Amino acid sequence: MSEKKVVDTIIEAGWVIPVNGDKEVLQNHALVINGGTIIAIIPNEQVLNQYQPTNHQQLPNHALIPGFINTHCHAAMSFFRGKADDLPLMTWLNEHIWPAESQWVSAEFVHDGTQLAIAEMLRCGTTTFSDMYFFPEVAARVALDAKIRSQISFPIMDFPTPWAKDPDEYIHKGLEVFDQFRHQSMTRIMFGPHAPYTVSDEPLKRIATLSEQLDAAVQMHIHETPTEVDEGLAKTGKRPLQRLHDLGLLSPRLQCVHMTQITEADIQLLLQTGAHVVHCPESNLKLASGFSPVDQLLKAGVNVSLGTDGAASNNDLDMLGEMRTAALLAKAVAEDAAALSAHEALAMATINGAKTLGIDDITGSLEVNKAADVTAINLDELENLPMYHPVSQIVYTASSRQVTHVWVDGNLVLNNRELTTLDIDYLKANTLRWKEHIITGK
Ligand SMILES: CSC[C@H]1O[C@@H](n2cnc3c(O)ncnc32)[C@H](O)[C@@H]1O
Ligand SMILES: [Zn+2]
Repeated sequence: MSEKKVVDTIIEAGWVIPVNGDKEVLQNHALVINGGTIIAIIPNEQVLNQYQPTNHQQLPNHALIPGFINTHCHAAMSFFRGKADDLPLMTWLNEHIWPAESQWVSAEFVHDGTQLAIAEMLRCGTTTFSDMYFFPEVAARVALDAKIRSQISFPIMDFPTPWAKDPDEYIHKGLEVFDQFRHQSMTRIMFGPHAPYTVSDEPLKRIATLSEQLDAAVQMHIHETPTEVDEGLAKTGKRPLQRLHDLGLLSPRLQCVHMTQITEADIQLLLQTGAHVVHCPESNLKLASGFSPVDQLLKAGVNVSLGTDGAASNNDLDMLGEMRTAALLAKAVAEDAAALSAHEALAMATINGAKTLGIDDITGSLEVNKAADVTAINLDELENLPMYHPVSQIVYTASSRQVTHVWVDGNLVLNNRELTTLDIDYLKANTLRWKEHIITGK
């Protein structure tokens, strides 16, 4: 009889949903994890005949899915959650958020706010997040310490903020951060020009050149509202997406966040260049920015992934909720109940996110040789019963409180809803301390 192979972790589950392109759902299967990588996916009844685990989880009422990939947020903005509600984008930014950021944002604010955001994201089953905020070197370090995978875009704007004074300084500091984290496999640093209306042509041309030279991605808010497109047209004679294309920015490295305003010509530009769309339905709804025609984009062949945006415009970082909103909204926008099926919504929150971030060779699906970025969802709650199909339950009925375990790169970061890398009591007390500062102005 052959020896059993000793492995780090075995997770036996009721269902394994690989999200590998063919809508497969494996019943009573186990993931075998060693050195942070999935090395086998086999029936529960066979797994212990072949492998001897150091850690063994039995989750017979749970589904295992790839960890969610939140492809757009502003993590530290969690400290502004609920501070400025029920406002349209430009009023929200100009009169509330940008003044608050110039008063409060610092390395310490970003450190503490990012910790709060990561704690929330891990508790909602997110294993990778893409951030766009000030002091990116601090956010990147916090993410590494919390053992979550991250893509951190350094901001670039024409005007001064607490992090930098002008585009040259933003780019210079950002490139230093890029170098600092170059060898960290769990972190990718990228360019984050804020939006077409806040970054002028010269820095955008430099970003296009540098991103190609460094093979670094670029994330940008684009076509978020009709006003942005109308004003862009009036100022430059071009739609913003066309202007960015003419400046050399459209490529598979570009992640276009929001895209609520889309013409057939825009779709052709996205398809020809391989640029990705990041859909943030709840932020778009809350700021009344518009509706992205995601079903149309997906059917045309554009890669669309999902993001929450910051907690100041959502007001949470919950990818399960975002996925449900995306699925429901897509049906209404397409006037077609078959638009964005449950499987497609789950793909948008996982493998499509990995494609957007250029890490689909590493994560985004549960497959042998990919990283063990895994979320376990308990499907045995009264609210989920009866269950005819686990993917339907996950997308249309599950809540983030049913996320019980999360592994990132094989590390158990949420164990029976307990965070293993962050202290929730400390985070709550610290968040109250920041709220006191922010409301008293001291
Ligand atoms: C360049 S750092 C990020 C910058 O973006 C602001 N922001 C947050 N949400 C949005 C949004 O939906 N559209 C445009 N800008 C947004 C954030 O407050 C920071 O200033
Ligand atoms: Zn945003």
